[in-house]
Amino acid sequence: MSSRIELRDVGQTFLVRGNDDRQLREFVALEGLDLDIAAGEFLTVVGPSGCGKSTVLDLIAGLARPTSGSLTIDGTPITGPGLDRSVVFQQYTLLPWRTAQANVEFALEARGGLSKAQRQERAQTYLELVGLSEFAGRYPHELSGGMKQRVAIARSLSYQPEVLLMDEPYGALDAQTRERLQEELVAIWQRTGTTVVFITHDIDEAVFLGQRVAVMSGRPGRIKAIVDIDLDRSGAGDRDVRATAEFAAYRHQVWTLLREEHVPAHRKEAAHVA
Ligand SMILES: Nc1ncnc2c1ncn2[C@@H]1O[C@H](COP(=O)(O)OP(=O)(O)OP(=O)(O)O)[C@@H](O)[C@H]1O
Repeated sequence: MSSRIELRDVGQTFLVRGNDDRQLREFVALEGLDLDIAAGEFLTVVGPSGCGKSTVLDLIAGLARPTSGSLTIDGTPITGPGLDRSVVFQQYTLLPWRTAQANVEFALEARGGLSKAQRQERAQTYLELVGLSEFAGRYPHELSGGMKQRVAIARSLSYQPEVLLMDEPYGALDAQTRERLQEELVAIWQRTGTTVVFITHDIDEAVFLGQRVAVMSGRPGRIKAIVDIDLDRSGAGDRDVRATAEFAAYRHQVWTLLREEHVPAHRKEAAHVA
């Protein structure tokens, strides 16, 4: 249960207001963007701020339609949101008046097709998967930031989407919680075989999680390079994968690609001429 996603020559243009004349102008956010995501793959996406990462995710989620080009999932055009895809955002989007368990059940109610008992059981299973069985009866305000994000992940996984789309889901968390949740996510992905597309600003996070890291360039946004990551993440809890020489080499490779994006245009041109 996982899906192949293809983006072909995707462009996205927004109408924005100019600073001076307040006239509407076209702003090209994405142009000529090609990307293939294999079924069951874990792909991370990095790029400078504003390069269009969230825009790409919104398009795959079906929350927006591209101005040009095509997006398909298992060969079928993406025309809107669907139960085959689930999105986890940076902000914990939990219902404050429902417990952790009831928040997960709520998503299953919306999905339909399960009895109350089945929904309860499914919610328990996924809360256990993210290590929150003991906190099922707590309300969001009684949970830490990391716990709330784990409930959001449990909720997304509970209706068994083929594709999990994550937009900087750990951006608001402290470093230790973040690393723990990264390890949990890898374990969950290995168990479920879900296709994961994960956006992050953090190079270490991108290298630790991704089988491939897609590096985007900005203005207009497109895929600049794809870095294949071949790290042994087994037993990641006991072994500090992030401290290995291989990890550092991948990190440097991605860092260099991103660094080039921050070089001012006139210096890039000069480098080109030289
Ligand atoms: N609805 C919109 N209307 C106008 N412009 C938009 C809209 N959505 C995004 N943009 C613009 O498109 C560009 C890409 O935005 P997007 O949020 O995809 O970037 P991002 O790479 O996710 O940024 P960040 O890393 O800062 O979160 C930005 O310049 C943004 O201002």
